[in-house]
Amino acid sequence: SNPAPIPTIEPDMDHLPEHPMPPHQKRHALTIMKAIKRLKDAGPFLKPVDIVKLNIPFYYNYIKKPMDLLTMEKKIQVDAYEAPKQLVDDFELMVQNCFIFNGKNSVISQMARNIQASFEKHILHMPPKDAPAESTRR
Ligand SMILES: CN1C(=O)c2ccccc2Sc2cc(NC(=O)[C@@H]3CCCO3)ccc21
Repeated sequence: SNPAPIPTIEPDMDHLPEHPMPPHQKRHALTIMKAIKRLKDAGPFLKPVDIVKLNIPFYYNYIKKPMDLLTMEKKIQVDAYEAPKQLVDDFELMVQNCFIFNGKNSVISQMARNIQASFEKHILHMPPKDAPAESTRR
């Protein structure tokens, strides 16, 4: 009966991690997001779900932690992630939100699965945290 208010917007600039992802991982993470945003199925995920445009005032009654590709990119840029795992978890959150609200067999959920498959291929090439610097490698 009452539409839930929009959840707190991320990234939370007042609670950034003390030890964020190192620069070589941050750079790769940004490269991945740029590649995902170019995919044909990425369109609906490029920005936060717009409950006014989509006329879904009760969206936040079902989806307590909204997530999208722009929010993920902003979180990378402001060093809100401590490790690539947290980026993977946010991508999964975005996909699960879609499954919950639209149903796993919906067209939009197939699109979410498609871009997640591409994301998982890219994340395989993420360098390890303590990648040896060029100069010290044997
Ligand atoms: C992920 N997702 C949804 O999960 C969603 C939620 C409710 C109803 C439909 C959908 S499919 C969808 C469509 C858009 N489309 C748009 O934002 C634009 C603007 C309004 C119509 O197209 C954005 C997000 C989205």
